Amino acid sequence: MEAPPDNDVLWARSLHFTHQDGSPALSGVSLGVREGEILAVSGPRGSGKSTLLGCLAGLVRAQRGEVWFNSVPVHTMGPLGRERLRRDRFGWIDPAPALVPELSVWENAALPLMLRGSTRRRAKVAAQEWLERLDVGGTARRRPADLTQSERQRVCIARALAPAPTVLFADEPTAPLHRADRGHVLRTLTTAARSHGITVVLATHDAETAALADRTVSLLDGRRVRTLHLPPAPETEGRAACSLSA
Ligand SMILES: Nc1ncnc2c1ncn2[C@@H]1O[C@H](COP(=O)(O)OP(=O)(O)OP(=O)(O)O)[C@@H](O)[C@H]1O
Repeated sequence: MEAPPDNDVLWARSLHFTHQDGSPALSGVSLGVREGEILAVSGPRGSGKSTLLGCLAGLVRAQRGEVWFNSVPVHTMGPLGRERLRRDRFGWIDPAPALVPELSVWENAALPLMLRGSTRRRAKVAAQEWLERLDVGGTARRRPADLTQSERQRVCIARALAPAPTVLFADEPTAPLHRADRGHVLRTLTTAARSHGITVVLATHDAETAALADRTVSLLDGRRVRTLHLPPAPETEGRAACSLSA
């Protein structure tokens, strides 16, 4: 087994992933992520970005290929080992905000810290700081149901950053935000990552978002490509859209 380069915090070799229904998602993807780097994984919808992040984060296991985190093989770990790795070293932001409805906003944001062993008091202070950085400090005592979708996503971003994970996986993190808010929230995320030495793997289909990263890896149909050249949408699609909006 070939060992990964020393300065790569994450390293994947020849990942192949097929969904249970037989849909191919990754066909031989290899990549390295350097420590402290912000890496964008770009590509159109369905190109395999979420699946790749899931494999790198140990959420799902590729049928073939290797994933290494800090020179430790993730692909040979059992479910408990991968769970511990995600809890202690990784952060995750989904494209849609998922919060515990019965907990207040600050309790939601403090949860990963408490799971890592922080006291409730320390976790509350850290959570509040991050909520303020994301402009939702004033919502700390409210329940997620009382927030807008955009505020809920900011809480999810604060929750992911608060424990200063070694690697933060962000899957279309600004998808639920209003366009005007996206740039500000993304800059807060990338600035926080840089100042805390957090490595970020950011899935996006948006060129403006990818431009904030240090480097971009492009996917198309589950494969890495150098440049994305998308074929024009078939004419029938345009006609269908026109007739729908008529
Ligand atoms: N749970 C699933 N079961 C079956 N096929 C799936 C499943 N999830 C994704 N796929 C398929 O796997 C391929 C890769 O999907 P994936 O979600 O990784 O791409 P993506 O680039 O993240 O797209 P999106 O931006 O729409 O999330 C697509 O063809 C998709 O339809």
